[in-house]
Amino acid sequence: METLLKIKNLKIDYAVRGGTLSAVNNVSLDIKPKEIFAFLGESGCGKSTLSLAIMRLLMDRNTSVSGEIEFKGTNLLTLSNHEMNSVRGRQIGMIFQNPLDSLNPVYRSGTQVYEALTLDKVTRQQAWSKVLQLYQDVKIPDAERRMKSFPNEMSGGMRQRVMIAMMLSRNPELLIADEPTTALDVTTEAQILNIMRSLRDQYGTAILVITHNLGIVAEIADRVGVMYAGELVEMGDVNTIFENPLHPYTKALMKALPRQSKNVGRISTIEGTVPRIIGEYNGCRFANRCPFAVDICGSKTPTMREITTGHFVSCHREEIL
Ligand SMILES: Nc1ncnc2c1ncn2[C@@H]1O[C@H](COP(=O)(O)OP(=O)(O)OP(=O)(O)O)[C@@H](O)[C@H]1O
Ligand code: NI
Repeated sequence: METLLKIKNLKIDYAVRGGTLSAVNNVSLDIKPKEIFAFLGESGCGKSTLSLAIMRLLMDRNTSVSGEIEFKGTNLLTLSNHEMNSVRGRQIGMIFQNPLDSLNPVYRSGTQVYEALTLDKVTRQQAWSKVLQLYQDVKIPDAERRMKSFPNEMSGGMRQRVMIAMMLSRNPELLIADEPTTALDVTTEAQILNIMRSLRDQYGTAILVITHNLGIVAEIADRVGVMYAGELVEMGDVNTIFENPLHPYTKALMKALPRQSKNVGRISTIEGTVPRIIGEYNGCRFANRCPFAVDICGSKTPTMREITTGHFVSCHREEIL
């Protein structure tokens, strides 16, 4: 199958006091049309940096980005701001953790979706009936009345549905969802994940979901990339990763298997924290937390290897054995 998004050797550094912080390093991956791909990782491992880079929403001032982010064959990093504006929203949509940040409190929710729709050439009537259709597609009960509600009259889950409807109104081929359910309770979270999956089936939208929650990955993803300290350490089909994790970090994550509760399945079982890598670094970034670390792990950066078809891992043990 063709590739929708192809990331090649992506490297993102932030200028910080004391040097450059390596937030994303040497990340390569492909996302196919209609696929749901999950980035999994602890806080600070570079998930949001990666998604903002795809949308070209990082501040230029203190950020350096190298590598390629190809969307349907075009390197987004080389587009002018004007060209990028037409990709944003129309071809790649994004929803965030807190929909209140993106919704305007002074306009009725339906009006905001309507406004997004009328960016294209449609009549008023077509646009309003499409708003209604979208509200129904994202399963907002009593849609006609809800279109007239203001954002602060809606629950967090309803607001996230409005955001998803707004994104869908532009009919993007890729939806990036950065921690879309973190602010929601478990039941609402399950509903939103269900909606996202059925929208993929109905609209064919590929989804890149960013999460620190293993339960969400199990629930929604086709494939998963495990991030650690800015690097992809393992990638594969969701079943492969859950049944046969190879990287010691992924293995440690799996010890906190997803259950019903929102707190179980979070990454809390590994001692220590994700290191902030300042400047050049040779070695495995996980070495100081790894129970299997040997000498080479502290001095040589491991490379990604394909162990079985589609299952990639970056660990010296896989290179030695
Ligand atoms: N604008 C910035 N300037 C400097 N450092 C930054 C900036 N934004 C993020 N960072 C740092 O880059 C690293 C990656 O941050 P990022 O927000 O991408 O992680 P994340 O995986 O999304 O974390 P979280 O789960 O907390 O959202 C962190 O060490 C963070 O402190
Ligand atoms: Ni984040």
